[in-house]
This record gives sequence, C-alpha cells and structure tokens, in this order.
Amino acid sequence: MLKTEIRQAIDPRHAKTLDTAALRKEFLMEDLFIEGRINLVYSHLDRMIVGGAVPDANALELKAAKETGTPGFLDRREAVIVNVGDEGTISVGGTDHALGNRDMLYVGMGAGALIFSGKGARFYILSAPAHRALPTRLVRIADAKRLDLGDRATSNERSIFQFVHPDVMESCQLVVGMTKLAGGSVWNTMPAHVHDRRSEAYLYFDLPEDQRVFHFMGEPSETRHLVVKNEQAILSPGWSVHCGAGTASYTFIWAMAGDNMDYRDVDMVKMEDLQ
Ligand SMILES: O=C[C@H](O)[C@@H](O)CC(=O)C(=O)O
Ligand SMILES: [Zn+2]
Repeated sequence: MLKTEIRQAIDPRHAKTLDTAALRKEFLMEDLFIEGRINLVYSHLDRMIVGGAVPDANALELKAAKETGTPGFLDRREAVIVNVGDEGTISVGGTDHALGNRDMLYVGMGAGALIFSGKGARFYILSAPAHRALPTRLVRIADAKRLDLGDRATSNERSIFQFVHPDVMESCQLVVGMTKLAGGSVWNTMPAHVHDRRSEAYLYFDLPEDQRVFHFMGEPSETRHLVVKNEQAILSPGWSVHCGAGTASYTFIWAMAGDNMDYRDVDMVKMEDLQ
C-alpha cells in the first residue's frame, strides 16, 4: 500500500511565523515507517522524495506515484535506499539485492519498479530527479569514505560515512551518507552551516525510544527546534541550518540534492551570528 504526501517549499519569512505544530507539519516526517506500507513525502525542496518501506510477510512494490507524472517512478529519477532494519531484499529489473543493516542501494534512472521484501527490514527511501541513467550499485559501509570530525570536549565527536558521493561512485544529484556519534557525544553539524545550493533531509535513528534529538533549523538569526524521535526525518531548505543535540547518542542519514555535489561547499555560520 502506497501513500504519498506533498510538502510545499517554504519561504523563511513564512517559516519564522509558525508555531510548534505548524513547524512540525512542514518540516518533520513522523510516520515514514509503518509495517505493510510504503509512505512517501514528495517535497518541493529540490523535488526530493523521502520515504519508508516496511515489508511484512508480503513484498511491497513501488512502481509509480502520480506526483512524478511519469508512468514509472524511476523513469526520470534516481533513488537511494538504505536499510535501517534487519536483512532484506530489493529487487530491481529482475535482480535481487540483499541489504544488511546500514547498506545502501543506488538505483539509476530507468531501472524500473522497486520490490521490497524481508520481514524485519526497514527501508529508508530517497529520490531526486536525474538526467541520465547510471548503474545500480550496492554500497556497504566498508566502501564508504570516512571522515572523522569534532571533538569529545565539545560533545560533537562523530564519524561521517560518505556512501553516495563523487569520491565513491557516480550519481546525478543525490549525495547520501551516514553520521555516527561517538559514545558520549550528542551534537551533530555544530558549528552549523547552510548551503543554498542544496536541500537536505535527515533521518535520525539508533536512538532509544525514550530519548529525543533536539533538531535545530531556521535561518541562523531565527533558529527554531523540532523534538525528534527515533526513525523520524526532517526536511532542511537551503536557507536553514540543520544540526541537532540528542539526549543520547544516535546515528543519522543525511541526503542532499541541488545544484552541486560538493560536500565541502557550505557556508559556515559563526557562533556569534546564531540566534
Ligand atoms: O552538508 C552536510 C550535511 O549537513 C551533513 O553531512 C553534516 C553531518 O553529517 C555532520 O556534520 O555531522
Ligand atoms: Zn548540510
């Protein structure tokens, strides 16, 4: 069963007037992972699609979504699927790909329908418009490029694993990876940055059920926060900071689409400019 919700792009002048419930409605995706379903959010931020597929005993097929206006979902798009659950399988064009926990599958434009199976698997889906067909490829954490950033003293010691990234493999728009906080560290992406060239989505996971991440967003001079649970995701427009502090350590998947794929092309925000 497929459910798709549309989220409009949002202007920072409007966003700063929103109360908690309205901010959550625009930027937080609370229920992507529901057993027996595929839930998608079609965002007008770089037309990124963010979703979840949780197969039960039956497989789930993602063939088409009317929001894309194409007969097949991947006719003019690429996708990256990350398994945040137990081992599962994604079949694409008659080939089965077995994904363990944290493996990512890149699927190129025109590859056809995606069939998700394996009870216990939890597939996080990302997709963006593409301009050419590139081969489907399974990327495991050992293939990723690792960057160690931050410091224990500032509670932001973390490892960034770049999976779908120009240094690892080719994609059209999507740049996707995973950041794991070291034990005792809770801050991600602090010092904060913005990048008007690219929109971003975060999925927080590996967070105990009774813990929360305080995710910070907004223009640097108008920050707001979203209180986020395990397996919830957020959307980050180009004008917004995106960083968070957890009440426990966690891991998150970040994904970007937009004008360039240069991970280091960010505008750092000075601490004195944050308000
Ligand atoms: O533009 C890059 C993205 O915001 C994330 O990759 C940042 C991140 O994972 C981190 O610093 O912890
Ligand atoms: Zn960023």
